[in-house]
Amino acid sequence: MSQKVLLTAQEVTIILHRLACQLIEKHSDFSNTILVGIQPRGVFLAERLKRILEQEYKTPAIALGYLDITFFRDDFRRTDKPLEANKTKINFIVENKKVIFIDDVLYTGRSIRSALTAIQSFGRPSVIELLVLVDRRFSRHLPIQPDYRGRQVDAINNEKVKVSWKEQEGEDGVYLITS
Ligand SMILES: O=P(O)(O)OC[C@H]1O[C@H](OP(=O)(O)OP(=O)(O)O)[C@H](O)[C@@H]1O
Ligand SMILES: O=c1cc[nH]c(=O)[nH]1
Repeated sequence: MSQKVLLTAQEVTIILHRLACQLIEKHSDFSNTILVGIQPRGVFLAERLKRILEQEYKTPAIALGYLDITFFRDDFRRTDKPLEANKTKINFIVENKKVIFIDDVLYTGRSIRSALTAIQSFGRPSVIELLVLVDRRFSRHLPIQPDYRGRQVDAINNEKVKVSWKEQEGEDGVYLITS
């Protein structure tokens, strides 16, 4: 197994600030906007963006929720392992709100397809956008594309993009793992 650095911690920081600025351009004071981190790893990114927006760009407080998609996946019956769901925490009405799904990696698009189903239980947003840190190009199984992307990456099937977060792994970084 080998590992190549795709983004250093410093590059991740620069990209997060660029994404935060793109969000401000589109959502201005976020009064009608909700960030939704896709569990588990999109939550780190969503929390980080919220912190940058509020603390560094002085936006008003931004609503943030967590969405677990485990039982909304189309393949959840295909595994013999017991499934472990994460927490869904959406303490607000999404009806007529602008929802931004946030995840670390976009690959086949199946996780986001599941998120689109899962969010329906909380109402009908006026619009749903997608922000990802890494967009694995040419890998989609479904017609799903990001509205905001940190970096596009070309990777082949025996490769995996791994995003590390300092909250979880001790350091930010994006790696290409070849098995
Ligand atoms: O576009 P897709 O093909 O759905 O891939 C993207 C998903 O893959 C990763 O999660 P993964 O399914 O590896 O599991 P994890 O969330 O438990 O890390 C990642 O965090 C995305 O949610
Ligand atoms: O490369 C990939 C593909 C799916 N999910 C990841 O986290 N990385």
